[in-house]
Amino acid sequence: MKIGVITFPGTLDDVDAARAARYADAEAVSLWHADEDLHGVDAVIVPGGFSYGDYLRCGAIARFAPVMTSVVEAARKGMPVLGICNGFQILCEAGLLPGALVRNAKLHFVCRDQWLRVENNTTSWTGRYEKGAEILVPLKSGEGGYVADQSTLDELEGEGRVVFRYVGENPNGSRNDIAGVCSANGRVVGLMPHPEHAIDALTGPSDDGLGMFYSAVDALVAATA
Ligand SMILES: NC(=O)CC[C@H](N)C(=O)O
Repeated sequence: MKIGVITFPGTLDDVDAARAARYADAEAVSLWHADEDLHGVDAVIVPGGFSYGDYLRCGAIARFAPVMTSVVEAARKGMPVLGICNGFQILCEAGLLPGALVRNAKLHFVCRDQWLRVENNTTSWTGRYEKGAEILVPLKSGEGGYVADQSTLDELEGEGRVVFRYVGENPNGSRNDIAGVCSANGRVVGLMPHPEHAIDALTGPSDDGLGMFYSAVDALVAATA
């Protein structure tokens, strides 16, 4: 299976996201912000970092990159897409996920290992997890506060589209302790924490994040069966 990993000017975690895809036995395909197509990949990861220097708002410029036209089109046709941190911000700016990410409540950049609860294990990126499982992955962001209007929050909760929830102290003021959400079809997932930095205990706090990448490969294999 081919998983594309996009690099924008300012992206930081593309190499780690590609490594995580390879750990899950996928072929990682580098995509560039200026690409006009997705080079035949089966899924896409929009990784973390500081695309375009976070100018205007995190993700506000990257969402206009040429590659994002293809990502939006592919996502609307059912391609699995994962947005990690800045990638989550970009997917919200591009309209593929509801809500927005705002400055952390205490206006400090938060960088710590963070416990999460898996609330939805039916998405393209969470099938390997038990519902209710708690995983430990790094959180490192300045605009990690998930916000949405009450009707959107009610819709997300009612439809089970909150995929990850912070456990313990809320690190950034996110409404309903939301750490990640998904599209209505469960194919597009965005989260602020970094599963690509938790794929082996040697280089991260755990290997709890690896399941997301295996889940995508499982979903892609199942879709072609
Ligand atoms: N690690 C990241 O991707 C950071 C995302 C964004 N630059 C923020 O600080 O919120």
